Amino acid sequence: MQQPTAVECRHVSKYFYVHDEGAAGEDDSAGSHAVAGSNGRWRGVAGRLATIIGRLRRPPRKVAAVQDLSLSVRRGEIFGIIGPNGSGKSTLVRLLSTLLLPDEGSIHVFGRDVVAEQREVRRLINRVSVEAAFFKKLSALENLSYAARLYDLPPKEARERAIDILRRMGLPRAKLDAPLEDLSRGMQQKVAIARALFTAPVLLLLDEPTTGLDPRSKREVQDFVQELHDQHDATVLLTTHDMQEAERLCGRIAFLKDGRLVAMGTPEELKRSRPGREMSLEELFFELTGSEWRPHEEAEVEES
Ligand SMILES: Nc1ncnc2c1ncn2[C@@H]1O[C@H](COP(=O)(O)OP(=O)(O)OP(=O)(O)O)[C@@H](O)[C@H]1O
Repeated sequence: MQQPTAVECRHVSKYFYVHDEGAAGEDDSAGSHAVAGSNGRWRGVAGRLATIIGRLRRPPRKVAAVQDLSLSVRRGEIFGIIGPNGSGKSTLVRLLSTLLLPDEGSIHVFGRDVVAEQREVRRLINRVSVEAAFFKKLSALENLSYAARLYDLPPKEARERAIDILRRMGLPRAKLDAPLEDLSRGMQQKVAIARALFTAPVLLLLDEPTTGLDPRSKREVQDFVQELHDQHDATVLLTTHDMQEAERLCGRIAFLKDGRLVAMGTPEELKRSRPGREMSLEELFFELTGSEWRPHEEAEVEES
């Protein structure tokens, strides 16, 4: 029987409804500059009230975070998602991890539907987010042991496996019991990713795993992801702003812009995707997403 693909997205769209803050015609200044005395204060309150009522009256804008996106990730791939700020990368990761539900289209993770089979999907994935993942006052060992027990490992075995994993990651013995907040960000990120080892995760979702790390920590985390992938038969989907990282780690890369897929292929295919010339991934990025970095424009949807 044919193995299901790791991730299968078909015509997926996700919309958000946003109320604009302080749009033209509204003036909050009455509140912030209330002159002393009760008259001024009342004018301030009335001004703020008018602003709130104005906001509620205006219909929210519909923003497409992900639009008609179709892609599949094969089992055992390291698959990269690249795109400017606001292009929909995190939304896609949250859709895959069932934190958000698609408004249109379908998503399957190893053949399981993210809407109808959320529990099963959650067992198959591990989303790593260093900020949210930890109790920073507890040590790395305590954090990992705790995580292991969530997966029903007996306490003794949980501790032994946690020590084993942390030592393999190169964490010195003396640091095992140090509060996590005393470790470098790179080390914290590695601990976050290492946590995934307890579940033999079939799909690892890494949202910008190396953002904010110094070059050495970045390289260590990248090596660790590679090792995890090589030794644990994990499929990895990662988002990144770093073209070198994508080229180094990823078998295939998808470029997103305004929630849409604008290019996909191996790094080599992408670099040769323009007839007659070879370009770097960075050059291709600029070509696909506009020649300059700019504050992101939301992909607004016309209501029919
Ligand atoms: N909870 C939300 N409510 C309203 N709009 C949202 C929400 N989450 C995301 N968006 C909007 O959806 C679009 C895609 O956002 P998303 O965070 O997925 O982009 P991203 O590519 O991950 O950006 P970054 O690189 O900055 O992390 C943006 O226009 C964003 O403002």
